[in-house]
Amino acid sequence: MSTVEKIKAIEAEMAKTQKNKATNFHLGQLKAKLAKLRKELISSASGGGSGPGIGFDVAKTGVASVGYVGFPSVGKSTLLNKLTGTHSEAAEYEFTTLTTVPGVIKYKGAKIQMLDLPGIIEGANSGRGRGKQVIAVSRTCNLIFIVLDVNKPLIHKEIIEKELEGVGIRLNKVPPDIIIKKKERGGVNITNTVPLTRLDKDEIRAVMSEYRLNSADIAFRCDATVDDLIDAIEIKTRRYIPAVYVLNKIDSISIEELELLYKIENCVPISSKEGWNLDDLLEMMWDRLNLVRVYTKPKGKLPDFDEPVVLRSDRCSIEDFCNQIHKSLVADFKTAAVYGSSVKHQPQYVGLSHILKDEDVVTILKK
Ligand SMILES: Nc1nc2c(ncn2[C@@H]2O[C@H](COP(=O)(O)OP(=O)(O)OP(=O)(O)O)[C@@H](O)[C@H]2O)c(=O)[nH]1
Ligand SMILES: [K+]
Ligand SMILES: [Mg+2]
Repeated sequence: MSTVEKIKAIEAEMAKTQKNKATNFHLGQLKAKLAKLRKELISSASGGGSGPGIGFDVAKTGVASVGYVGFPSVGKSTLLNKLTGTHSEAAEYEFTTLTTVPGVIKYKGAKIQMLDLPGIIEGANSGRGRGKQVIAVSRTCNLIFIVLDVNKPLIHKEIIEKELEGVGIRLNKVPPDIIIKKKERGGVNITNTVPLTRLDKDEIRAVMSEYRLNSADIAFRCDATVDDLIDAIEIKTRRYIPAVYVLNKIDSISIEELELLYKIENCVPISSKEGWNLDDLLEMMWDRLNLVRVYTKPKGKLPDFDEPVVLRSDRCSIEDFCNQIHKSLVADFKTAAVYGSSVKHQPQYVGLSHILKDEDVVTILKK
């Protein structure tokens, strides 16, 4: 049986098994088996873990990347063309785009790479169309635009979500607060700081034994589900990525229909063709990317507010800032004077490990 067939078989078994006290262990085991099979799919999608594959893998530029994912002909390429001025073929027939087409946008001083991708369809993550490669690229992005055509059924949103989730992408979520410590012996020891209302001990034991974690301390600090537990075990293969739902082609619907659409969380209705509401989309993109702009202030001069050094929020220490400016700066570093919301005193003198906040002003003093 192929991996895809094995997944199908387990899904079928899960569908026909009723969840109750007697079946919890069995269902937990099936979920863990499924997660392991999906992991095999991810590694085969990226050609053994080396990347998305020829033609799909583009050099990263800029401080962050945004991948466009959606069904064929929802208007992804039209949007890339509008936002970045790059040319990506757009046409009314499906699968116009056949590979990754990169573009760059400069927004609030930050260079952001945008990746137009081929359309995907249901079954993409198990190899339909170019789905595997598309999904492998989207795993490497800092933000995903899930582009939807407002004239198409809303079920398309769920299909795309399921395809992405199936390969370990977690959209608009934070990693579950579960701490697992492996031990040499002593069995599985479970503690929890909040009541566990969605998970029972049998499910935990089934998952742990499926992963051969026979001796471990597990501390639950959130009301986790069995899926959260599996995510915590598989944390290395999971990607927590923010997503914005781009509802395109609003030029073709009525105001009343448009009002209903606004109820979708994390959405921005736009028209790529007419260029409507693109400002809102970029504002949402900026918010979700969570970038940190740092202004440099040469000693005794005014800060340079035109060209910020832009850092990602997971890498925004003084050391990261120095490395962005020049490789040798860290070696010559004595101290940094910081003004802004990351410090109490204005200025405050800090070392390399200090974490900066958006719009801080920094003067580096050398030895
Ligand atoms: N009415 C309307 N049509 C649009 C809009 N954006 C794109 N289109 C049309 O939709 C069709 C598909 O556009 P593309 O940009 O090629 O769509 P795509 O998602 O890149 O398609 P694939 O590359 O085939 O997956 C074209 O005929 C576009 O002119 C829009 O905002 N409004
Ligand atoms: K198209
Ligand atoms: Mg296209």
